[in-house]
Amino acid sequence: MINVSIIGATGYTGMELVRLLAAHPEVKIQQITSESFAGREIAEIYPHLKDKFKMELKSINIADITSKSELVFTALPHGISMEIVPELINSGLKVIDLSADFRYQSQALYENWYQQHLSPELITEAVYGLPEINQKAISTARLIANPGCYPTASILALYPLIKEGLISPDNLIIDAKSGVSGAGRKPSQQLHFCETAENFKAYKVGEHRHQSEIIEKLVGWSGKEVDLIFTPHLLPVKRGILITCYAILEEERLRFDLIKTYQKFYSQKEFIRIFEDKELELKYVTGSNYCDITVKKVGPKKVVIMAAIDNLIKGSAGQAVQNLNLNQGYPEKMGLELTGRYI
Ligand SMILES: NC(=O)C1=CN([C@@H]2O[C@H](COP(=O)(O)OP(=O)(O)OC[C@H]3O[C@@H](n4cnc5c(N)ncnc54)[C@H](OP(=O)(O)O)[C@@H]3O)[C@@H](O)[C@H]2O)C=CC1
Ligand SMILES: CC(=O)N[C@@H](CCC(=O)OP(=O)(O)O)C(=O)O
Repeated sequence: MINVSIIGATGYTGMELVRLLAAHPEVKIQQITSESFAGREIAEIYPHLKDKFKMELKSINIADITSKSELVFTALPHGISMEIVPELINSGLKVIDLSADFRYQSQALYENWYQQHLSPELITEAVYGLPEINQKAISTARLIANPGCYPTASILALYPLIKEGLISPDNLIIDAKSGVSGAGRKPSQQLHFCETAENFKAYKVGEHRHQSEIIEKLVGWSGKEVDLIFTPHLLPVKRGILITCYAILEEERLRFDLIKTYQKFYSQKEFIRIFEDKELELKYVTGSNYCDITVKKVGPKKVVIMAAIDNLIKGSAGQAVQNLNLNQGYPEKMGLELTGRYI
């Protein structure tokens, strides 16, 4: 049994962490925080938790959190996490951070895409929490940097074929679509119902910060020169990410070989499902921790690889629980045996 706290429990990822961890047989939630709603019951803010989980939200008090917890989830905006995480680590706690603050191995790259780093001493120690590829490092880490939602789907889709040398790593296109909850709960004009419903748009074309996260990890793990175009789009749905990647085969291959490569690469992986003969849909994954993947050949040397996840589960809170399980030696699926909702 482990005592945990959740800092930033009122955001969408924090809310999902509360829901998942409240039902986790090896977890006791000790404290949940919010600056805006301190002093109020979480079920007042999120009534779906009524009679399921009762706890008052507290303002962040590191000494109090430290005295009650062994591990803390930080579900805070970028820039805020790195102000808080060092104190937690220095107090002897483990941290799973959902922001981008500790995802990069290169401080310069982080600072190029985000802002000046306030705790660079932790950058090299932090372990990128993508369990299907980095399990060994996750199992002993003090600080786990949970990946971004788009990078989770993109890296899981592309890495096996890059690693096996089957596709050209420097000629990739990722066409990505996300539901609106990917932007968090804080309201803004662009996320207003009338701006998103019955609409569909691309944004930050060629300049989305996740492009650099995807490239850093693919280069770091494969040792190859990776170049790609990443184009995100906003779907008029609440949850889910579906990405379509376009790649060129290094030499002609049967589709069967490509499918087999994925099946072999992910053979022991609980949350990867390879679809052999079906195109993907968000409704197969929303509500679950699965990442669905399929690959199709178009012509002799072109391939289309697709991946789908729920951004709030495999793309954030579920993946964070998966990281907790691996770090604590619990079964990887514990607390995550969720089937998608379909509708
Ligand atoms: N949404 C998604 O699909 C994904 C999000 N992420 C990342 O996870 C993190 C959380 O995202 P999400 O839950 O969507 O964000 P939200 O905007 O929904 O929630 C943010 C949370 O942070 C708290 N917070 C905001 N500012 C401060 C501050 N200055 N000090 C203390 N607490 C603060 C808020 O608390 P309150 O206002 O109550 O005080 C709230 O609980 C972000 O870094 C995000 O990029 C990662 C993958 C996917
Ligand atoms: C729809 C939408 O706005 N999505 C967010 C990505 C959210 C996410 O997973 O990423 P981070 O943890 O890196 O914020 C965006 O494009 O910025």
